Amino acid sequence: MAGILFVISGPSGVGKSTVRKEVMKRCSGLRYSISCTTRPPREGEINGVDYLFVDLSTFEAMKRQGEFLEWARVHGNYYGTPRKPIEEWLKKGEDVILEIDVQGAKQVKKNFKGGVFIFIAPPSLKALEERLKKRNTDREDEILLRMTNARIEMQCISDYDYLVVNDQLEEAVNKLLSIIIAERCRIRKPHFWGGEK
Ligand SMILES: Nc1ncnc2c1ncn2[C@@H]1O[C@H](COP(=O)(O)OP(=O)(O)OP(=O)(O)O)[C@@H](O)[C@H]1O
Ligand SMILES: Nc1nc2c(ncn2[C@@H]2O[C@H](COP(=O)(O)O)[C@@H](O)[C@H]2O)c(=O)[nH]1
Repeated sequence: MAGILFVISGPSGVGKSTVRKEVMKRCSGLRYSISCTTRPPREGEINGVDYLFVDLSTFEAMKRQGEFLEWARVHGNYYGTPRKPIEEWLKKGEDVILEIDVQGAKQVKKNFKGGVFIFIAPPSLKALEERLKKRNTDREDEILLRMTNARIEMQCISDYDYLVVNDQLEEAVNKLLSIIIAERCRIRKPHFWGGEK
């Protein structure tokens, strides 16, 4: 049976990576899709672990060659999901997690049947801003832009299958784990009885 594609979105700084990393420690059979980005690496970020850091011309070439499952301009930089590893993992029956913005999630929803869409929201915009400031990775003007975009992204919640509010981290981790477990138990009709693939 093919793997399940889990798509996680939510405003910058809400804790998507923090929650996802904790879930991956507690749950086997999950692959994380490493995105390509034109954003310069932050201190401590490792190429091939956090992102595949590429320049704009490489990103454009990958786009032209159809190497992305989806891509978008987010907070002034380009981000894209490499298609090939995802197709291979899903074919082998491994589940995959994407952490992408709302524009990318829309593209995946349109072009890929059967994804599970999860929105992670902050308890409040004030808490979100505090997290971005405390993370200390973005300049003040970048935080302002990310907060402006957060308000727009929050309007897309109804496009998603699940909403997880990341207030207490442990609770959010348990909720995401529960969603993954529930989706793994779901009877996925065409494949379940060994019928049509
Ligand atoms: N429940 C929580 N309570 C308080 N702080 C949190 C919580 N979850 C995550 N954080 C903190 O918030 C900051 C942002 O988290 P993280 O980098 O995981 O967000 P993100 O959504 O992946 O951001 P981006 O979209 O920009 O990559 C981090 O400093 C993290 O430690
Ligand atoms: N459409 C896509 N969006 C992506 C992808 N990878 C990350 N993202 C989004 O970018 C923001 C900002 O990330 P940061 O690392 O610069 O803080 C993040 O919130 C994601 O929503 C992707 O492959 N496609």
